[in-house]
Amino acid sequence: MNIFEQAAGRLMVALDCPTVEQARQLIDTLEGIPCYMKVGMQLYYSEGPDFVRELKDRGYSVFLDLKMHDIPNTVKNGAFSITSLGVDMFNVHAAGGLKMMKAAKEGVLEAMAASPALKQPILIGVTQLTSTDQTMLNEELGIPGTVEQSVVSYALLTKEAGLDGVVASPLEVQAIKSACGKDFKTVTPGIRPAGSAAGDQSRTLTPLEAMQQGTDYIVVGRPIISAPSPREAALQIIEEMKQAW
Ligand SMILES: O=C(O)c1cc(=O)[nH]c(=O)n1[C@@H]1O[C@H](COP(=O)(O)O)[C@@H](O)[C@H]1O
Repeated sequence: MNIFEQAAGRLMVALDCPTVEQARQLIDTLEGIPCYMKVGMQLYYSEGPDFVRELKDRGYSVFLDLKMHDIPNTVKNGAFSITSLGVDMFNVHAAGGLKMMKAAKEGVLEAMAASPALKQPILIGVTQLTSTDQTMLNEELGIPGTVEQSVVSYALLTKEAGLDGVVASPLEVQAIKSACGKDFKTVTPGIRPAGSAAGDQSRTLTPLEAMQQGTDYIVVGRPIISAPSPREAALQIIEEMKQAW
């Protein structure tokens, strides 16, 4: 695998589109770029599992970002269904607690036992959303301490539950890796190439900075999908990522 392919494989494009037609158009413009595709609530709630199957048929690695957060039994059954779909990665909220995250893992393992041909998906816990800042954490959510402390404590809980890694901002990658080990995966949204609008993201770094922090995957939505040329924007981000090699 050359460096372009290695970098592209660590770029997750958030297909945050209202319709399957728009998502297909976006994917067509990215043809030949071997990136991960992230399907989130907007597309999944309107198009359902068929669109995920379509992406798998087209050969993409798929991150299904539905951020489950419910009672353990419900999350276990949800994880069974998601795993049976054949996705490569999915997530649950670490705030659901240890029992809930362990239940998610059980759902994965039961789905694997029922369909041994499946590849086991990477299971990730969401720590503090990248839109959350220090004031919001302390004053709205009532969680004391720094954002980094809260993220690391959720990361340790996620590891204890047997999950594979966490979603966090790239600013916390080093602290997560030193607490949980370098093989514990970090998936980092909150990526903003220089000069692009932060929008609702609070904890951001550029693609190069995020890679230099040692993150495993970067998640990018609007800086690609709202660009005049999404293909050019994605290629530019991959070029930037390559500088970290
Ligand atoms: O789980 C996620 O993917 C996620 C977690 C998080 O803390 N922050 C976050 O932005 N995301 C997702 O990452 C994507 C970021 O999109 P942009 O802000 O447009 O680049 C969106 O699809 C979010 O739903």
